[in-house]
Amino acid sequence: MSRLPFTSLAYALREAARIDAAVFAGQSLADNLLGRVDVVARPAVQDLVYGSLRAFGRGDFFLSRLLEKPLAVDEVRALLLVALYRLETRPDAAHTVVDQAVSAAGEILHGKFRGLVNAVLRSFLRQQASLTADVAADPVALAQHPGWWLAQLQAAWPDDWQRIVDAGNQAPPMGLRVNRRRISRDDYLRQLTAVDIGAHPVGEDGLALLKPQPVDRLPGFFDGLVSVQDPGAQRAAEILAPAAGSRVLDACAAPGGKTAHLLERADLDLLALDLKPARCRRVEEGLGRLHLSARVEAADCAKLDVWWDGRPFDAVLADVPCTASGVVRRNPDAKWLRRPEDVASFAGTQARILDALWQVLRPGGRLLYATCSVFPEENSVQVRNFLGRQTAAGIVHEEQLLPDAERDGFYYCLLEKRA
Ligand SMILES: C[S@@+](CC[C@H](N)C(=O)[O-])C[C@H]1O[C@@H](n2cnc3c(N)ncnc32)[C@H](O)[C@@H]1O
Repeated sequence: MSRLPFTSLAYALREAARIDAAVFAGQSLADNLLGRVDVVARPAVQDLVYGSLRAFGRGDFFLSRLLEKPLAVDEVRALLLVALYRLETRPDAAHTVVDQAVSAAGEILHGKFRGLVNAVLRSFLRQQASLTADVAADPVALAQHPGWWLAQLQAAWPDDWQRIVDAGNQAPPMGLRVNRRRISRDDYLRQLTAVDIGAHPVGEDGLALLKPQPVDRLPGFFDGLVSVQDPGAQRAAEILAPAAGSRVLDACAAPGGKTAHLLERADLDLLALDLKPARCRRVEEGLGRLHLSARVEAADCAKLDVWWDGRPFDAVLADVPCTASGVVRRNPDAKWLRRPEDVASFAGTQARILDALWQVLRPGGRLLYATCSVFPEENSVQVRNFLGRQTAAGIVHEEQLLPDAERDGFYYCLLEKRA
């Protein structure tokens, strides 16, 4: 239990270091690592964690220059990374940051590393100008992405990779999806304007907020007028667009953003599957808030003998698990946790899912294959390989969104099964 006041920067630095260290040990931010942090400090800790992980390539470079030998204690190393991030983003408060980081170090291993934390951070401040200049010569520090990841981006997107990297290093924008069953987008925009929240329309149901907001500031959020969803993710329902009355499978549904969007746009007989029961509950909660209904089941969608009753579907959404290389700004831990061999491993899983789901689609039906990746092996290459295996499949529509100021990176391919 921390003895630091919850409102202090020292507490925030200490907690952020604990979370970063858990990430370096292999845990994902998606495992609710922020949940243990006192609610008062959560926004500050979140900023430190996400910011320091986005900038990890840079912080790691600084530490390699500032430490005489590698630091064996992960939490102290994480504390230094978090403090370096804060020093770079709040140069006006440098001395406070150092003092508070030393206090935070007092909570780790009986304060054994207080002196080291103090010395390293002060040394950084003395050498900041030259160290910062040296970043230009180190590709990983400069791009803040692992070397193998950069190489994949450069090979796939020779003209756009820098733009993708830059987008990945920004804090993400916040997008909304207006529940068209409850209110028109224009009317909702007026409600936002009335509470001084700036936004503009994107896509068919989306709004891009000028500044991220806590959901309790969004008019009617808890009554289901609106949901938080990136406009890039909203393309799924726009592209698949099943007709009212269709029998639809959302095969990898949790947390349920695309399920809900499909149901807001048409009355459907929809089955939502997800591998993980806990994640299925999130789908149900989301549908409950929006007053929508679907059958939700926990199952491996590729194991047809477990969940399929043999009745074919008119439309299938296969929003498959992927590297999430199109959304690194939202999951900055992922780029450091992934290994190069993960791309082929995801591609293998995706192919298995795609082959299985193709069997549940009726002749003439449409399947939308989707990822939030920008790696071709998971996207265009995956689909070309699939077309080689399934001669009755044809592409109706294909698009690759690269992450930009308004939308995350997504890949969509709408496939039709020839009758
Ligand atoms: C990209 S996310 C889906 C996001 C979701 N469609 C949305 O818009 O909110 C992928 C999901 O697939 C699930 N998943 C992974 N493998 C699966 C499988 N074999 N069968 C069903 N779900 C699976 C994961 O648990 C995860 O929730």
